[in-house]
Amino acid sequence: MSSRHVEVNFDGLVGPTHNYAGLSYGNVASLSNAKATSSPRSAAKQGLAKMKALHDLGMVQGVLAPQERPDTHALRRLGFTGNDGEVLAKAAQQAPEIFQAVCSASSMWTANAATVSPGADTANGKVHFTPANLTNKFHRSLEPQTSGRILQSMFANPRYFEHHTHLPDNEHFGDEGAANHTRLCSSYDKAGVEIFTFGRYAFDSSKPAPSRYPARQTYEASQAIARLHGLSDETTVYIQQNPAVIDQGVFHNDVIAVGNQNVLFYHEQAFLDTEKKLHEIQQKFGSEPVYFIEVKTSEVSVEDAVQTYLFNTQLITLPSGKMAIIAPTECQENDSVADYLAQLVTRDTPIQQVHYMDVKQSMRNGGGPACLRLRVALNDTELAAVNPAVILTDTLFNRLNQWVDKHYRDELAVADLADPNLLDESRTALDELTQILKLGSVYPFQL
Ligand SMILES: NCCC[C@H](NC(=O)CCC(=O)O)C(=O)O
Repeated sequence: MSSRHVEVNFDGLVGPTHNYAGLSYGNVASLSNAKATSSPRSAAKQGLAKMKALHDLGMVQGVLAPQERPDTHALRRLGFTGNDGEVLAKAAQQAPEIFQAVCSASSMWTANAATVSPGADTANGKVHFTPANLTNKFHRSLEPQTSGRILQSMFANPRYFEHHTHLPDNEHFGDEGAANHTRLCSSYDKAGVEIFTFGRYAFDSSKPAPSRYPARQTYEASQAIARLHGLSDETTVYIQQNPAVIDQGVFHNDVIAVGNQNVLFYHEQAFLDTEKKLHEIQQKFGSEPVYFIEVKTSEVSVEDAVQTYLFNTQLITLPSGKMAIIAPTECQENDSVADYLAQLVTRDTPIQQVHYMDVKQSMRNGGGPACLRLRVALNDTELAAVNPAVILTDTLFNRLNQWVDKHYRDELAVADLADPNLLDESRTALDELTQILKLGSVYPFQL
């Protein structure tokens, strides 16, 4: 019997403190929506609806739990004392920026949770996971330990899964996980080409780098991940992001390029040395041709790509073998992007369908459909070893919607973050969630 290989999307469940605090310099949406009122409940439901839509398309869909916020543990490390309520009140009053950062629900963007290399690519045949250290933004640098614990609880069997500690917490090894990592392969069971995209060289300031906005991922971090995962140089490619697009708001490569199997869909301005690098990808991919679908600036400007997240789409292979693009409704609302997608599916490429999803609550913080998911290619045996309680079914979908209705606020303004009840609400919700998803104790308040 031939075994089935699938790519599972593990979507981040939006946490109860989802808000717009304007924390991400270099991320245009985060800054332009700063201090707007959010809806944690609709954010979580939009996310769940996307998961359900992929499940209904016949995909295997997983759920990745959010993190404990506000992070009182981080505040204690920074010298705030007393009981939890006092710690929060003092921080909110004395250091509002730090306080807002420890309230962020940013773990919802699970493309930044980790880098994952499937067993077909690694030297020991195991699926490797390294949580991203996310050093460039304080609010995100609070995520890796808990991300690691949640991933270990979902992928627990050491026979199939290997977990690494996140890279040293330092800008030299700034690592943003799968958002800067693309895997191409002829089919999910075959060894693929792993493409690492980085923004700058940490140890060589003579190399190109953006001048306005930060480059979050370094070359040295990407190389460390490839070493940890036991990847071969023969099937690994490192590409530098074009610094000029980082300076226009492309803070992660998945804002300007997306790949799946034999397709790389990218903007003309995405990379440096594009021609040479595409040649290297094709050569390492092997004899079968890669579909390089390049979008010209004359078709879609970088500005429109950043506003609509045309490339932060999910490119998925349906059970039929055809590919579909899962795009945010912002793409539908922009004429040039909508026209582009309408004609793309009529062309002679594997991409045959577009599905639009409303993830506006996430988009307002700069997170599109692709930011919300972590991809893990698995064979049958590996999939059977995954904690089954995190795989979406109709029952789990309904259960999680009820859970959101019970615990989440409909509206949350930045000023509400200082409400002492929010911590209790959030912990009560997460405690129940760890039971629903059978995660065991993964949160600091449970340890
Ligand atoms: N891959 C998408 C990540 C989006 C994320 N936004 C944020 O953290 C915004 C949070 C805020 O501003 O409240 C980021 O920039 O890392």
